[in-house]
Amino acid sequence: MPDGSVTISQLDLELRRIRKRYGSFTAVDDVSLQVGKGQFVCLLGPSGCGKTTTLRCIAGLEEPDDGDILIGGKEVTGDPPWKRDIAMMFQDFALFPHMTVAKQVGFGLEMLGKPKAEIAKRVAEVLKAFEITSLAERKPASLSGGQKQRVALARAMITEPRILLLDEPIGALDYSLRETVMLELKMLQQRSGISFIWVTHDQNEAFSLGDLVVVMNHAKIEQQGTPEEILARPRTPFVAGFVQGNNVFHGEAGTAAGGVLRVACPVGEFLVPLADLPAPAPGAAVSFSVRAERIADRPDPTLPNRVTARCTAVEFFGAVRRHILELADGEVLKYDQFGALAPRILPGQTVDLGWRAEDSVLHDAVLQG
Ligand SMILES: Nc1ncnc2c1ncn2[C@@H]1O[C@H](COP(=O)(O)OP(=O)(O)OP(=O)(O)O)[C@@H](O)[C@H]1O
Repeated sequence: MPDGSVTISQLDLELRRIRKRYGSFTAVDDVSLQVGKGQFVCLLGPSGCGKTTTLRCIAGLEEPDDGDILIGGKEVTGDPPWKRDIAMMFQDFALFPHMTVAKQVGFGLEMLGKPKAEIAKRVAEVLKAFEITSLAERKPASLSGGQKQRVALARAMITEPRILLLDEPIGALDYSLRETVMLELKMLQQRSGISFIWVTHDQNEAFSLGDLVVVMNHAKIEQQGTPEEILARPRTPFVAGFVQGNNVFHGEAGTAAGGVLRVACPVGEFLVPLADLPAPAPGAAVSFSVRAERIADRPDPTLPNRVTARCTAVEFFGAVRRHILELADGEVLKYDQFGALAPRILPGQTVDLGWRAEDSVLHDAVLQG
């Protein structure tokens, strides 16, 4: 499109106001999502927030009570899984125990009724592409976790679906393997042009892999955006609190002037830019966040946002020293210090900290319902 807008036919997936109930319990509530061609989408959120149920609705393993699902612009809401242009990969890989690797990988093509010779040719190609040719005659019980993962992926991708649905696909792998596997999967996804919808509760996975990250909580989407958008501008206190490294402050809106709001909190008054949000009514409950690395110790006297806090612990993350501090109202504040030469702050010490107005991010009061 010349103006850069996206038409429905350019979308691999569209969810329109999906709702799924189990009895009186709502597992997925009013979820809408648009996935462009070949996008890598991560559904991120705590356990029980509805990620897997959303994925199962897309797969056709659950039927939503309300809403529509479109794949490649075609309505598929009532269709069974095999009529949707999708494949699925589960955390436990769900390999067939008695089938050889070659047989498993060819299974999807067999189900589609493809001729034997064509299946054999494609299986050989895919085994080679996934570097598992030497495993062709082995059965799952004799494979390592990483090998099973490759087999499951090869089996899912051989039919070249429009969308691959992955439920915690690297959750069962050793921690040491995950980074390499993530990189491989990302490259594979980019080469294949297949959209990936990847469910995870691990924000490192979501932020390093996703073109689009969808943060869910209590059956709803709290925020969706690029990793950069979600890191830089969390829209709700939940998203800010869920993403590592944010400090969340709750307070009362004061006056707004020049696009900056005064917020009165138990530990002081702070200046917070309104950015694209309307000014809340004076006295309204509001919240904002500031990232741990945006805070400075021994702050310049001109910094408008200042607190005094007592250090309770120091953690080391490579080049970063994370300080856990206690504010006067008992709330926790995280402050990250970079560089080996920075003056040390020790547990028990009381320090002055501060940050610029523009490093505070106001949350959207409308979304806090
Ligand atoms: N078949 C079912 N019957 C009743 N409740 C269900 C059913 N399937 C899911 N739920 C409930 O729906 C909610 C959402 O479950 P879902 O599996 O989608 O969460 P999730 O975000 O994927 O969690 P996890 O990360 O733990 O897998 C949970 O409270 C779950 O107990």
